[in-house]
Amino acid sequence: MRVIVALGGNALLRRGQRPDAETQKDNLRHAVRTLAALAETHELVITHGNGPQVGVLALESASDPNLSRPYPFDTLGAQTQGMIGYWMQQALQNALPGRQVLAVVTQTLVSAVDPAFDDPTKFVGQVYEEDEARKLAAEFGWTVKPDGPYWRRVVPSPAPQRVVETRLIRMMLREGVVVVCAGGGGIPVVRDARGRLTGVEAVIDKDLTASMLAEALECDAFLILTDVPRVMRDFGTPHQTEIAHTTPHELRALDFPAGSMGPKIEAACRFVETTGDMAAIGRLDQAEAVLAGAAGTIVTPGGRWPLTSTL
Ligand SMILES: Nc1ncnc2c1ncn2[C@@H]1O[C@H](COP(=O)(O)OP(=O)(O)O)[C@@H](O)[C@H]1O
Ligand SMILES: NC(=O)OP(=O)(O)O
Repeated sequence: MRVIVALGGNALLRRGQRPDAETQKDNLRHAVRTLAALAETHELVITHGNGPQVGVLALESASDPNLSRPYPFDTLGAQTQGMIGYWMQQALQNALPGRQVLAVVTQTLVSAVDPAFDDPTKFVGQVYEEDEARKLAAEFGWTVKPDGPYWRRVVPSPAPQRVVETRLIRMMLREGVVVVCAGGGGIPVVRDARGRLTGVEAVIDKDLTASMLAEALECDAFLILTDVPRVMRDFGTPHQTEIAHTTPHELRALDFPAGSMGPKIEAACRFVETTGDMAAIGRLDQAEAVLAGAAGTIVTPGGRWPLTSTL
């Protein structure tokens, strides 16, 4: 099977940890054990988030007295792809001796007139108390919004339309390469009337890009791996219940928070609705069981998995 994995932020940085390089590399060394096991038997594409990391780089850039203006978010997104991609490539190579692993810098097309540019929603960087967030917003010209009990910087998050390098990723997969790509949802770019690409100030949602890429690459399964074992009904209430097997229709009838589970549900539903294949949301350390339908929330057109005996 061809499998695409969207790796959640917790694989890199757990709540409360400082974003030091060694901490994230150490977390990844554990995370790639499960991914390496998937790569033993499947073609594997890995995407990852960059919200905390792009926030660190943006803050550094905004505070650098040598710069006349901070680096824009397309450039910061590229930096995170290089940095996280390098960590993942090395950790995977060490876990998969004999296999070719490649992390690539990739761009994601968005629309220049996407309404998201006028309504920033993507949380980046660390959380702050409200007073401090408002002070930083005034100092650096940020937009800040509440994220649970805290406040955080937000930037525009336009809808992904296509990964520019899709054909090259497909070529690498055919050669047996484990590909890390579309990190942070991809570097946001627009194409002008003459076909030229230019970066724009945004951070794309990695789960939505992964969903679109999964379809473009004709993946058989789309795994969204995070820190909860399953999607829950009535999450956070005393009567929350786990959803094991479901359909896009059932999920779309429920409400999920925009800043966390919402984009994952939308990404999973879109892939299943468009392709008729399987998407799943579950814990990173249960990835193999999730793919087998024994763990996680499995989303299929008919709510069953495996679908056929050809798997
Ligand atoms: N209905 C729900 N079921 C399960 N988890 C949920 C639900 N609603 C919100 N969440 C939250 O979503 C989080 C996962 O989203 P997020 O933190 O954005 O993941 P990641 O950074 O791994 O991509 C979980 O840790 C959980 O707190
Ligand atoms: N770009 C992105 O979706 O990153 P996070 O998953 O870290 O928010």
